[in-house]
Amino acid sequence: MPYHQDERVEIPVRADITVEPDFPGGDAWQQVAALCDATAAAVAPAVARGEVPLVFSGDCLVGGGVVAGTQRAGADPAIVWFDAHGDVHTVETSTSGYLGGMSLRLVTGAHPERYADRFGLRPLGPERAVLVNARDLDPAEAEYLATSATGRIPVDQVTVDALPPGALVLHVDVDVIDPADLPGLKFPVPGGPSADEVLAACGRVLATGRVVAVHVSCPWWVATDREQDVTRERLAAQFAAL
Ligand SMILES: NC(=[NH2+])NCCC[C@H](N)C(=O)O
Repeated sequence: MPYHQDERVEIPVRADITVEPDFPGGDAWQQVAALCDATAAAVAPAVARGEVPLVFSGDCLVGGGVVAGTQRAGADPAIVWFDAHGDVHTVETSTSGYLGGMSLRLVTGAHPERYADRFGLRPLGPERAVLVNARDLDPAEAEYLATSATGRIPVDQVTVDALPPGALVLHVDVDVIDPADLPGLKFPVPGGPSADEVLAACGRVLATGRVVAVHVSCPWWVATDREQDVTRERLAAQFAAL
């Protein structure tokens, strides 16, 4: 899913399936819905076969498409959301207008007419989402999370007891990783865990045996040197090897 919304992003993986939807035109929400619908269509058959698809994309908004795909295959997952950001804005609270900053909130039911309803996502209750290592919250996000049922934990507290029961979708925005370990991110936030710490925590989520799909969102700029490409290739391979 080599897209940051409708903009192409290079992700150095050899994919079994590359989702290349025809973008319908219209506003950004319509492009996102087309991308999510195509994602769900690619994910559902794999989940139905009992596989655990690993989806790479350029944007967190694809997360809802991955969840919808597992639902189309009969799963009823909760979501574990690794991200340096909260992604819990609404259209009303976003100060940037960046739709990706609303991704998790959309998965838990915000603006269904713009997002979930358009590709058949059944939104999750906010208590079915856990946010891991979100450390750059805008004021409205902090306010929402203070009273929301969505949980928040640091990477080192990702243990089976901290996770929701039942099936899980594992969502990782790679910007949860400290930018020193992953240069070239669109929204870098210092003070994060190392790539190894994030991979280890993801390993613990997968070790529950309850993960039905994995989404790795890669909102990064075009690599500016060979070293960045190598770092990205290695990270993608490490996710594939989990
Ligand atoms: N998943 C991300 N990269 N999110 C970045 C969000 C940045 C900021 N909170 C915003 O809404 O504009």
